[in-house]
Amino acid sequence: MKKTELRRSLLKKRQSMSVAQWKQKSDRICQNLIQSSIFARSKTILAYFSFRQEPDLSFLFTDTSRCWGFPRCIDNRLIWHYWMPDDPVKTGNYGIIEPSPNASTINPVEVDLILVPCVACDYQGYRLGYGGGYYDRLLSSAEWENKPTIGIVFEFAYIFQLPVDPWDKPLQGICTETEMKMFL
Ligand SMILES: Nc1nc2c(c(=O)[nH]1)N(C=O)[C@@H](CNc1ccc(C(=O)N[C@@H](CCC(=O)O)C(=O)O)cc1)CN2
Ligand SMILES: Nc1ncnc2c1ncn2[C@@H]1O[C@H](COP(=O)(O)OP(=O)(O)OP(=O)(O)O)[C@@H](O)[C@H]1O
Repeated sequence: MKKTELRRSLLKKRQSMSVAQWKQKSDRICQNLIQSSIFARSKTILAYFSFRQEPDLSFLFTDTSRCWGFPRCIDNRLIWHYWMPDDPVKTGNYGIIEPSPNASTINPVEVDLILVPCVACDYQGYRLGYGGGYYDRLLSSAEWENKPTIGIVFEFAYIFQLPVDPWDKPLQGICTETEMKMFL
């Protein structure tokens, strides 16, 4: 199947989950992350605000002993800002929640870990997103390419093999509601 068809069918499957199932699976993903050694040693973590029933990581953000960063889509790039619960948010492009443009931006050298939202991931760590290429472009730039990345995905969308384009770079690990796996 091509990326477009796969994306459509997996998004449909994700949207068909009940809210109770979505919450339960999201909680399990948060617990699997919390128990991992890579998470334990990460102080500054880039994450995302759940959209279209993506795994909801908001429980993690209540841990204010860490610094959390969230993206704003500007042109075809992602700009990262510090954010903590109770800070203001805005609805940005695509209807996704974003930090305020006034929030401090993050210097890439500070970042220890990137939690990457995925429509699907495969057993080699390749990722399918919404098709905007935002994370592909981010992770191909010099200041980000060596950062540890963990794809966040529900188990039903963790599949054997995705179609791979020349610009796709594998993630270092994936986390689902049933497993946390580092590839390297
Ligand atoms: N929660 C969350 N925030 C995120 C991302 C994400 O995957 N999840 N992104 C990750 O990159 C960026 C937003 N990327 C997006 C890219 C495309 C569409 C979108 O709705 N696209 C249209 C048409 C796309 C096309 O041309 O094929 C659509 O799907 O209808 C949404 C978000 C930044 N913030
Ligand atoms: N490093 C890059 N530099 C410039 N353009 C890129 C780069 N990587 C990907 N793109 C462009 O981004 C587009 C989206 O690619 P793809 O369908 O693989 O997105 P995706 O990984 O599903 O989306 P996203 O990263 O937004 O979640 C492609 O048209 C591709 O040409």
